[in-house]
Amino acid sequence: MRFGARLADAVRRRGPLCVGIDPHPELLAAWGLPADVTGLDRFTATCVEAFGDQVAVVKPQSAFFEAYGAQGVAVLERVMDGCARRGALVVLDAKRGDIGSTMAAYARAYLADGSPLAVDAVTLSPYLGFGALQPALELAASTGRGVFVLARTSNKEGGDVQAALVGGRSVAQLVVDAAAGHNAGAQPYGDVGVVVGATHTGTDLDLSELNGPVLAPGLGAQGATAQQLRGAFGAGLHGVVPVSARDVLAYGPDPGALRDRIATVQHGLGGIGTP
Ligand SMILES: O=c1ccn([C@@H]2O[C@H](COP(=O)(O)O)[C@@H](O)[C@H]2O)c(=O)[nH]1
Repeated sequence: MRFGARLADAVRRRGPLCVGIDPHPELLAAWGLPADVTGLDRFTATCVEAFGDQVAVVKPQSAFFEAYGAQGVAVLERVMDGCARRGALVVLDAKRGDIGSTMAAYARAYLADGSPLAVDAVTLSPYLGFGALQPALELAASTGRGVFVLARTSNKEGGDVQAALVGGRSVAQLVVDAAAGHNAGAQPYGDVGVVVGATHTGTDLDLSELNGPVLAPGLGAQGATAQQLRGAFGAGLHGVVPVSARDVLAYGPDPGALRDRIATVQHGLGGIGTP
């Protein structure tokens, strides 16, 4: 099954929330773990056990694993495998983007069958041009995987570039429109998603033609609320996957407390994201 269809199915069964697996050094300390690769391994193994079978989507943040070098990347591989075995879709937040020939290598790393880092979907940066992402879009299409392209990020600095107008349309809108071109006609929606921060209430981004999923980070620690999400995405809530990392992870290391927090957040998201 294609990524868009698998995502819609997972959200229908488990709810829309995507939990970010972001092993911040401060969280490791708060969980009583050492700030080394053994702490990273224990922190993330707890995440896998606690909610790999509870949420539709997990989003490991690659940076926190890469910070520990090759051993950290080995932990990332275990986390992704463990979550997939428990039925969660894995979106790796790596924000890759490069000239086409290098993009093809990134695409093989994250989107090729048999790659150690293969995931259900990966985040991509369109800063080198949306067209430069083509090798990833093609490989994702041929292996049933997906991508989320940064459109309007959750941080306030993002507007410097993303809200800039080109021929009357914002850069973010150009990204959304380019993604929409790849999703035309797909049911229930396509495999080329965009990232739009949950923190935005007042953008004039038009997602009505996207026909693809929207990854919406910023819930909780960055201040966005479920109510804000409803306001931001209006009637187009279909396909919206809100992301929360620190707000949930702060409830660890007790697996029961992590699960309870997730259940509470899911409850508050009622109606969001469901086709
Ligand atoms: O626009 C964006 C794109 C990605 N992120 C990432 O999502 C999580 C959010 O973590 P919280 O702890 O819930 O704030 C993190 O990995 C970011 O790098 C984002 O926040 N905004």
